[in-house]
Amino acid sequence: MPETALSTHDDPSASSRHDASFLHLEGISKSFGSGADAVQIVAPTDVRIGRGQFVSLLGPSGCGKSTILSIIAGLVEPSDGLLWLDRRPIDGPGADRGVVFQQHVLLPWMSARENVEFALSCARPELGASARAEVTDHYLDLVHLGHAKDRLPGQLSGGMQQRVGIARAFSLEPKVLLLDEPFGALDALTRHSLQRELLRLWEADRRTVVMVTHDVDEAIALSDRILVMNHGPDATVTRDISVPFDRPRDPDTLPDEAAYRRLRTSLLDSLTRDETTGDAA
Ligand SMILES: Nc1ncnc2c1ncn2[C@@H]1O[C@H](COP(=O)(O)OP(=O)(O)OP(=O)(O)O)[C@@H](O)[C@H]1O
Repeated sequence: MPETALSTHDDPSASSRHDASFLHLEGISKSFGSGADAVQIVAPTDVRIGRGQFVSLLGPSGCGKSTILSIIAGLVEPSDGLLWLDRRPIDGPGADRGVVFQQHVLLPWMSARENVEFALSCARPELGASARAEVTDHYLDLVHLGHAKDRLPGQLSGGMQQRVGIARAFSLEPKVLLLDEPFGALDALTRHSLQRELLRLWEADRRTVVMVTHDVDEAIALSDRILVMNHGPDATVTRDISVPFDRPRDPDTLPDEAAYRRLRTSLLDSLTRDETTGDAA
């Protein structure tokens, strides 16, 4: 029964139960195409994500990770199932969900500062001009772009543009941050440093995050939980793994731990086993 039917007044444990189902995908599935050509990409999937959890969605290419993220973002309509956020049904995009895509999506005619301020004026219209400027400065400083606030996107490197995208998403203070391979288009060094920045930002405010990634090390370093999907079509979440490392975490020393190596091997095994036994997508 969805949490909307629970009354906190009647049941003192309802609020903690609700927190464990802050984001609830209830039997979500997605098919593309119609009639005889319809293909069920995502089979009915039930996932509950707790408030403040950092959850990664890991799986083989084409299994439907981005489709699930887009459904949560409200950009793609599920074929079946219900989606709940903070006890309310979701059926379209909203300011309560912030998305960071692999390709930085900045307005090219606006500076870094203006990009963040513009998004703030749309998503948090209650902020006045000076509060908006303050929030913008705060988040651009946090991602080490204090010196580049007035540059246009074309004057920023790919990593800097992605930093603006991350600052913009955090500044909107959404209930859930949705990250679709946010570092996928970056070189290894930039990716490494941005993962650490994201971890630092997240540890400061513990926002609920769902991140799609192909990268097992990235998933372990950042997440509380890793949801592993199998090969599509008809893919779903086949493993739900708690990452056993305390917070705050130092991703640079984690690989020294035996538990890290065991988890890494187990995840890679799942992904490769599925690759050899699954249907081609
Ligand atoms: N609008 C669409 N119309 C038809 N098929 C689609 C559409 N969007 C996605 N698909 C198909 O759904 C499947 C899953 O795509 P999706 O992008 O969700 O996978 P993914 O796991 O995120 O892949 P990758 O890891 O390669 O980014 C793919 O076979 C894709 O071609």
